[in-house]
Parts: sequence; C-alpha cells; structure tokens
Amino acid sequence: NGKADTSASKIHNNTLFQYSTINALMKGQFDGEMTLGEVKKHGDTGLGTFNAVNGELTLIDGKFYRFDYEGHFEEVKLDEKTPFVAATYFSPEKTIEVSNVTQISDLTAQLSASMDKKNNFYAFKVHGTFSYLKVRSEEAQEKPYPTLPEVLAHQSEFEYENVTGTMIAFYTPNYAAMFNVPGFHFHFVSDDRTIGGHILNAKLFKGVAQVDSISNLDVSLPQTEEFANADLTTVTPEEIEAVETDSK
Ligand SMILES: CC(=O)[C@@H](C)O
Repeated sequence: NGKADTSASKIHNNTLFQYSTINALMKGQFDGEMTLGEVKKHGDTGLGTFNAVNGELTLIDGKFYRFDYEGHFEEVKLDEKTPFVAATYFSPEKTIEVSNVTQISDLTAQLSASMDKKNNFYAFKVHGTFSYLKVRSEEAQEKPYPTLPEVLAHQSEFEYENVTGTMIAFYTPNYAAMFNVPGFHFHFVSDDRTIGGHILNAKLFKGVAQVDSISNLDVSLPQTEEFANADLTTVTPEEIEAVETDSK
C-alpha cells in the first residue's frame, strides 16, 4: 500500500545500522569501542574494518571474517572491536539475475536498475563464480594514526580467477555521503572461506543478486575523546570515492 510499516519488527528487519561514520574513518578514527558481539545484535550481514584498520571485515550469515594485509582469511571472535561497520538483518524483497559483468560498473548498473527507490539505502548479496576478482586489504596501523587515504596508498591488492562466492554490498545515496561510502561498497567472501576483502573490480558471466531496500538508519557514534575532538567537516565525497574504488 506504499505506506511505511512502522511496526517494531518491520523496523528491526529494515534498518541499516552503522557504528561511527565513513568521514571519521577517513580522518584516522581507527579505534572503536564496539565489539563484534554488539554489532551482531544489529544484523547478520555487513562490512567494515577492525580497530587499527587491521584488515577488511565482512559479516555474512551472522559470522565475522577478516581478510588481512597478507591475504589471509579467518573467522574473527566476537570480542574484537571495530572503528567502522555497517550491518543489517538481510531481508531481500527480490532476486534478480546479473550477467555479462566485464567490470564492476556493469554490475552496479544492473543493481541500480533493480532499485525502486533511489533515495533509500540498499543491501545486496551477489553470488556466482567470478571469472576475475580484484580485492584489497590494508595493514594494521600504530598510533599516532595516519588518515585512511595515507593507509590505503599502501594497500595490498590481490587478483583471482574463477572464484565462487558472495559479494556483500551496501548502496548509500549521495546525500548521506558523510555517513557511509556514497554509491556502492562491495566486500567479498568465497564459498570455501579462503578469500575475502574489499572489491576493487570483478568479472562475472552470470550470477544471482538479492536486493534489500532499507528505509531506516541507526547510527551509533563513538564516545571516545578522539571522536569528540575530530574535525569531520573537511572530508569530501570525492576523497571517499577515490580510496573506495579502483582508481588505478
Ligand atoms: C571500511 C572499508 O571497507 C575500508 C577500510 O576499505
């Protein structure tokens, strides 16, 4: 009927939860107070990083995984902490077939076409055998922390062929660019749980995408001194896109 269903259960399944903001992460806010166990109360699907930006975080089926600077993939215990994470209880409204993806922009075009409400947030799962996959991770940092662009200038990159697994992606409308990565943000988990990371590029002949439109945002702000004193006004969407996409 088009009317917002504000029942508690509907909101529970229709909320993008995030801890901290992407512009804070960009400014080097790399230590959060929130444990993965706390994050798990807000969703079973998501992406982010770990304190000291010690690798790329992917949450799938309620389990947290790290893909680290060396390319190692492991499940992570719930007592680890995160400085930035986005999570939701994945509740897809529809499933579409995606095909002929020769680069990531072919995929984002097909996912965009599936979005009925461009000003909503979205979560996606895309499963298939990726004929090519380029991912990145980053090295754990020591204080005094640099900015995220300074860390990612030395990111590690890995390329794979014929990898079967699931992309976990969020879409954030540009008007919310200081909260979360504007546009699409993709992380990955292989079916054999050996490969992950932040996706920079991909090729896919045919896959299945589940589409979850989200109309509630729940932001938990760190209550650390560092966060309270951070200047979060100087980050631009262009700077975020430059480090979150394959700008090479
Ligand atoms: C939050 C992210 O995904 C960056 C660290 O790649």
